[in-house]
Amino acid sequence: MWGRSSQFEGAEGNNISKPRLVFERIQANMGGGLSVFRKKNTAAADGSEPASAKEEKPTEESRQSQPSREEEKEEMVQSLSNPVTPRVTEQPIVVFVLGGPGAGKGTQCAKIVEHFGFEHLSAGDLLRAEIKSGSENGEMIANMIKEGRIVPSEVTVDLLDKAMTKSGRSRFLIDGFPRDERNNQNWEDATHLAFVLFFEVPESVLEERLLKRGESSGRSDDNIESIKKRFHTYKESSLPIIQYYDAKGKAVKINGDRPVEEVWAEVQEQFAKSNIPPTPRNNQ
Ligand SMILES: Nc1ncnc2c1ncn2[C@@H]1O[C@H](COP(=O)(O)OP(=O)(O)OP(=O)(O)O)[C@@H](O)[C@H]1O
Ligand SMILES: Nc1ccn([C@@H]2O[C@H](COP(=O)(O)O)[C@@H](O)[C@H]2O)c(=O)n1
Repeated sequence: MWGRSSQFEGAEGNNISKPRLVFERIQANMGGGLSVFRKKNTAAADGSEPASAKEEKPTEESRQSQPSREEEKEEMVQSLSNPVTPRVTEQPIVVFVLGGPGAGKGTQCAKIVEHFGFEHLSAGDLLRAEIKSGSENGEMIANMIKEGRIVPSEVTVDLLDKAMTKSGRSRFLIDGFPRDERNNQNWEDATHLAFVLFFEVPESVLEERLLKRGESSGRSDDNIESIKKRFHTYKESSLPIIQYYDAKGKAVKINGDRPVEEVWAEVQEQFAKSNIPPTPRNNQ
């Protein structure tokens, strides 16, 4: 599907099902948070299977406690006229940033933040911060990262969700997510996905970059054993997601095997084409 021959060919015939786009809460001011992720039917933190459909069936009691349409409208009007609650009248804009480990996602995101006023949220950084925070999931996350495996989606989406809410911003660069089908299924249609930036870099170049970075990064996964495992996970689980967005016409493929400034020039072109107005960070 991708024109340029790469060592990262997706698994043959890998059929990514369309994520179910459930619209639970769109507006931050309607439910106390910018909850853009679908939290139902996600794996438990121990990686076990999703809760059964039974849990989602409405009971008579739950039906009665649901607000009526009129009540919902009233709540909406109230929340929009409340000057204390931040007004969110449009869907947040999201750009996913994907590519193999070491493809330059973080490097380019830093530049995009400066020029286009996006909030950069790296799923990997959030997970590493969670380990440092001493969270009960810390040990499990640390093991998954070292093994190059994908952390249960529920954990990652919760961290992203909280970070988006906390930022109070309306345009997000989401780096390293969605990384597999489960991540993708958790994505709700409460944001406007502008496009998916995909940095394509041959595996040999990635390996060299990561080993070099490993000399100073202190990352538990910047060593040859973990790198090989990360490449495997990328090919098995992440590439099919990129192919899914490509089929939807949302993926923008960028040759990341060039000097940083050359890659950046093409990234800028893409943002210019996308009609997202360039807003400096402090004007958001
Ligand atoms: N275009 C480039 N040419 C050469 N080196 C680069 C380029 N872009 C980034 N690098 C270097 O490669 C390494 C990986 O870059 P970066 O951290 O941005 O990648 P990443 O995709 O965010 O990685 P990861 O997925 O592992 O978090 C860094 O040491 C960075 O300085
Ligand atoms: N959606 C994600 C993103 C990352 N991980 C785990 O973190 C590791 C490091 O990610 P980087 O993007 O910083 O390279 C990655 O190898 C995964 O173990 C994840 O589980 N889910």
